Amino acid sequence: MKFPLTLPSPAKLNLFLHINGRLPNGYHELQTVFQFVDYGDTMTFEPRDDGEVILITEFDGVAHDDNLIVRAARLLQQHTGCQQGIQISIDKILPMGGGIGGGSSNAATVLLACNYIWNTKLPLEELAQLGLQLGADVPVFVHGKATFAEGVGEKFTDVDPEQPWYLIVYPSVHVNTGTIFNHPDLPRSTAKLVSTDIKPNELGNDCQQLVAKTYPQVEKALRWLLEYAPSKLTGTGSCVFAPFQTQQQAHQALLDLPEPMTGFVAKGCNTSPLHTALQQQQ
Ligand SMILES: C[C@@](CO)(OP(=O)(O)O)[C@H](O)COP(=O)(O)OP(=O)(O)OC[C@H]1O[C@@H](n2ccc(N)nc2=O)[C@H](O)[C@@H]1O
Ligand SMILES: Nc1ncnc2c1ncn2[C@@H]1O[C@H](COP(=O)(O)OP(=O)(O)O)[C@@H](O)[C@H]1O
Repeated sequence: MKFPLTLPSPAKLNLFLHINGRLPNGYHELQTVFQFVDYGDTMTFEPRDDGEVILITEFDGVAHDDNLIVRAARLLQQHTGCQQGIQISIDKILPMGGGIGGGSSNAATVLLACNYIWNTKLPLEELAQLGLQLGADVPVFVHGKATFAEGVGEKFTDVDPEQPWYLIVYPSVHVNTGTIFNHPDLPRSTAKLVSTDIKPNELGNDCQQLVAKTYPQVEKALRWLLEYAPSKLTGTGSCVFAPFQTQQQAHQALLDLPEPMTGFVAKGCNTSPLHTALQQQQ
């Protein structure tokens, strides 16, 4: 093994998102298709002999010990009794609170990287189960395959949707997932799909209307993107995305993007770039 080990921490999209009900613990039952994109943060890892978990990169507004990166490494240490430590740095390019799962992806990259470096040998399913303690989206990033997810997002049936080029727009506003899920106006009773043989393009995001109403910046981004291609909110937002036939068409639209919105072009991937990179290591 060569150090530092560098691995990607990709973003995800929810190609559609239905809310089917609310559980007694307040969490929501969802149906969604997750797909990865070939764009995200880059993380580097070096083992430490002293058992310490150290994140060198500073985050605005997230204390070191609260960072999902640090929490994920400590959780794996506790779960396995591993005495080794890790030093981590990150080139953070994914916007926080954008519905593209940056924090959850970082946590999953840490779980897989540390499991490999420390040789703790937990199977993916056990790592995914462990990751659920950190956030509802962590298991899908550990799982690493495009999937139809149910429950609170942890029951998976893998699917193979088209892998187009996307333009993903960040409306420069942070949406708090909890605020949207606790809002009285959120629709919560979409009928459950009984088959996974679906066309995600034809299905919507149940959070979209409420998020667009609550955050005018999101509404503006959706209106702008709709001029180019069918557009949708991912997760609880704030990012919106649209598929394009070619990379060039997506780039062309990005050139017209009005400030303060920012955006990026990325390709849909049915295998996470993290898993592809780890396979090349092993
Ligand atoms: C709905 C999704 C779809 O991808 O939205 P995004 O966060 O990606 O936008 C996710 O599953 C979100 O996952 P994640 O962002 O990890 O959420 P968590 O930290 O676990 O939960 C934040 C809060 O959202 C609410 N929550 C979350 C997930 C869920 N299935 N039902 C909920 O009601 C709860 O109030 C919870 O306290
Ligand atoms: N490593 C991390 N990267 C991003 N956010 C983090 C991280 N650790 C903790 N957080 C917290 O998690 C929140 C949600 O982040 P993120 O996963 O990027 O958004 P979303 O779930 O909307 O895609 C952030 O606002 C931040 O407070």
